[in-house]
Amino acid sequence: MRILVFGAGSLGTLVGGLLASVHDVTLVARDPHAARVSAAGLDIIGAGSAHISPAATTTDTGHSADLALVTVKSFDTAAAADALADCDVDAVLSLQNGLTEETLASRLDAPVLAGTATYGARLVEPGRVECTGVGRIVLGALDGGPDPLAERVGKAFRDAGLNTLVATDMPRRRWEKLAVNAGINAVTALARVENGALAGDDAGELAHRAARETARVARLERVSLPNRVAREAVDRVVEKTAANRSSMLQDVAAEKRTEVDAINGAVVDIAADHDFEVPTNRTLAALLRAWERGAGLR
Ligand SMILES: NC(=O)C1=CN([C@@H]2O[C@H](COP(=O)(O)OP(=O)(O)OC[C@H]3O[C@@H](n4cnc5c(N)ncnc54)[C@H](O)[C@@H]3O)[C@@H](O)[C@H]2O)C=CC1
Ligand SMILES: CC(C)(CO)C(=O)C(=O)O
Repeated sequence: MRILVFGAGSLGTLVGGLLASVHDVTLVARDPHAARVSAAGLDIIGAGSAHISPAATTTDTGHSADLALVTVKSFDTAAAADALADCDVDAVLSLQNGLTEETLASRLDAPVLAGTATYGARLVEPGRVECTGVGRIVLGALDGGPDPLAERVGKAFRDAGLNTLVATDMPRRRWEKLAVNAGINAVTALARVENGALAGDDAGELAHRAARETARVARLERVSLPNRVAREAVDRVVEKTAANRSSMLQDVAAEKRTEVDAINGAVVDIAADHDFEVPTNRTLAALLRAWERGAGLR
């Protein structure tokens, strides 16, 4: 399969590098990373190690591929979609956090698959990516149901050794992940604590509240996600990733823009379409956006 990885930073470089063991992969990245991979190849370290030589470029238009894998941060999705519209791709798969697939689908003619990734990735330096955790990629049709395209992409990922599940219930899975991220990411980022600190704490109750609100909005969108399931998902992730610093905490610590707009902000926006109030998500989004403005990031 010819695969274009659009936005090869941490996650895209890891997944793209692993896919390159059997597929024809091009990383669309920024310099100096792209130049380094072109000149000397890519080192994958951490859980599993490999040296691999995918193509790498900073040019984000004019490509042709069977699949475009979108791994830019959520706030770069619209720009990525506009560049992809100038490429000839047969299918698009997002592995981003937050609700980004709708932005891609509204701007692109190619079919857009939904995906989630629990692999951990960190770009250590140009040309070197660390796999900080072997997780799983789950992908499938954006509206759910069986999908031959999703099956083909899933097989291509498994052929490259990636732990991959093709799911027929992506709407529920996306909203459950959104509920987890709406609760854990925002609260840990604002409180500057690891995920495990939420267990049995008032801050954990705040995370539950954000997740329950998200579940309610999912149901308004006709996605079956009971409050109890969202709350239990938060508890499960807090327990399993207790030592993790959430991606949003890492962004705040590094004074980088967060993905709040595609997480808590998306919950607020979609709730508003239903004339429904989500005060916890609204408060969390307002605080994070205020911090971003204060730090000159938006
Ligand atoms: N890093 C991880 O372990 C995981 C990340 N995710 C999600 O994956 C997404 C990506 O996360 P990361 O890889 O950590 O972010 P990142 O910031 O390391 O990578 C995104 C890359 O896209 C590049 N980019 C953006 N627009 C571009 C363009 N037009 N041309 C070329 N390059 C462009 C940026 O320069 C950056 O290097 C996020 O939504 C994140 O939440 C999900 C699971 C795990
Ligand atoms: C699951 C969780 C909360 C793990 O930290 C995550 O997805 C993130 O940090 O973005």
